[in-house]
Amino acid sequence: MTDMHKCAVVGCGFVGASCAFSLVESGLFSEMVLIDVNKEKAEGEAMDLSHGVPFTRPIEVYAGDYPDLEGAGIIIIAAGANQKPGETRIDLVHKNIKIFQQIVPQITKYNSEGILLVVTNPVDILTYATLQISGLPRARVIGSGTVLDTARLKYLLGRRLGVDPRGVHAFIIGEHGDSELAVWSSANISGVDLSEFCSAGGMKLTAEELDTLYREVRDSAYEIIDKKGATYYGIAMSVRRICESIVRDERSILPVSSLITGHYGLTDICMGVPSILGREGVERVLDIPLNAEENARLLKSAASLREVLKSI
Ligand SMILES: NC(=O)C1=CN([C@@H]2O[C@H](COP(=O)(O)OP(=O)(O)OC[C@H]3O[C@@H](n4cnc5c(N)ncnc54)[C@H](O)[C@@H]3O)[C@@H](O)[C@H]2O)C=CC1
Ligand SMILES: CC(=O)C(=O)O
Repeated sequence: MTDMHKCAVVGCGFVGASCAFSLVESGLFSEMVLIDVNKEKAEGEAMDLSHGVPFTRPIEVYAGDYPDLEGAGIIIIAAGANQKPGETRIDLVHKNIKIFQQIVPQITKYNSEGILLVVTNPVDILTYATLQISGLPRARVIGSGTVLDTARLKYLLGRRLGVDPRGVHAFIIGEHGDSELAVWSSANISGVDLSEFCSAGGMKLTAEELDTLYREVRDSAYEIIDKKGATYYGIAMSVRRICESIVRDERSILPVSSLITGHYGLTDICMGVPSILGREGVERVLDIPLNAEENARLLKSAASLREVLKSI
């Protein structure tokens, strides 16, 4: 039996610790286990986070080991190497797959009922690997996918159009990485088609401008890593949003990564596409309308991931 009020974070570096912080702040959980190969790091993070508990809701945060995963409803995996300036996410694959080969069996030894939320990069490849290594049902092996990239798009588009990004409905789909794409064909502002919204407001967004926005989203991580060494707040808030939809059974539609078979002409690949996310994990992968160019780019993104999978 798992308890949706208990979560765990495996890997407490910049990303894991920031996720833990945003989850403590969320009030979604009453128990949180932190695990890291560097036990002292996990202990330090647990102490630091615990000191903020009087300002949020009661939660027991502690550093633990794999047996402590028993009963956790969600286990977030953020262990492994991050990109150094100039590195792609795919460049991390060999280092991080080795780490996953060690940690995933340890996780499932003590917890085979919970939902695994993979954050480590390359996230789509590692979600697929986690599914294979764990043998868990596909609904319960989820990657953060393009949730962060979609948030970046909503933020930039909202700022450009002068509207609250929550009213911007547009997705980045595919690989969380260099081959991702923006689905402009169905982009809308609270139901108003993007181009109609612009012309009604006397604005013009040219194809070149849309492409610049897309590139800004796609290359955000590189820019942040060049400037401050790592990205962590945006993903931490994305993880909080994903957990919220699961724990509260909100059935929100988020572009998480999970096994896709029989959608968009794809088979047996994990990548980010809009999916209904609830208490059981990924409850349904949605087929959003794509134009021919978008569909071709999605297939190309899948093909590039498949090449990486072949190499491991
Ligand atoms: N999916 C997404 O949108 C995002 C993913 N990331 C990815 O998250 C991952 C973590 O990044 P950072 O936290 O910045 O790296 P980091 O180097 O700060 O932290 C990694 C942590 O993993 C731990 N670790 C390493 N091997 C381990 C093992 N076998 N068992 C348990 N813990 C282990 C390390 O001790 C360290 O504390 C990277 O792969 C990064 O690319 C980062 C941002 C966004
Ligand atoms: C590092 C990374 O994957 C991101 O910030 O998108």
